[in-house]
Amino acid sequence: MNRRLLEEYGAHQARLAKSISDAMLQNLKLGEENEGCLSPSTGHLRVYRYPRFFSDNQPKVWGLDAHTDSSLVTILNQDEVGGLQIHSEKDDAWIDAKPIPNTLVVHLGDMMKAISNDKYKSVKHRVRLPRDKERISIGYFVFPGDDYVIQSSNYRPFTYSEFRNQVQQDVKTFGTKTFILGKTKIEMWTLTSSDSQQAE
Ligand SMILES: O=C(O)CCC(=O)C(=O)O
Ligand SMILES: [Fe+2]
Repeated sequence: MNRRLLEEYGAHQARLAKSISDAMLQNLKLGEENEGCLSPSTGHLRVYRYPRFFSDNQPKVWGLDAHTDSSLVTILNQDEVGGLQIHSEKDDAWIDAKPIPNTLVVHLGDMMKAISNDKYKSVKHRVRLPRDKERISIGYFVFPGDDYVIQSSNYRPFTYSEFRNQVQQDVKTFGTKTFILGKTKIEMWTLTSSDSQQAE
């Protein structure tokens, strides 16, 4: 893939991600207090190639396990092969995000969920490869700066780097990210009465 093209593409995605996140936070009237929560220098592109898979006894193969993105916003460009699925909590079902030509998919990440006081969700998604087809996708991910303190009425103040370390530890211990997704570690991050007393 051409590096210069990717850089140009990344610059467009950066502008788009900033507009989307500003608009979403302003919509909740959270714009001003979260000015600067998106750190452009954290933005990066990831190009995925899911190779073709041949197996007679396995009609489908997992491309990427179910997860939420840790980002503030992710902008995804998938090719026409498809395979991205979004989890519907309401029905506990996986819904195909069918590729639409010239259309990008926007995932809100865990940081947007926390900053928006859980008004916006970081929705679980996964990739399930269609048989015998190679798939390419390009994701743009952007985060708060490492030292930006995320203030939320539902969680105690934390920085993205704290969150990232916690996730790494959780993955080692539990094999999965438990913050926000699961119940196990939620107490660590939700406001406790002693936290709120300290804050006063
Ligand atoms: O390849 C895709 O469509 C999804 C990639 C993804 O979910 C991720 O990198 O977080
Ligand atoms: Fe993802």
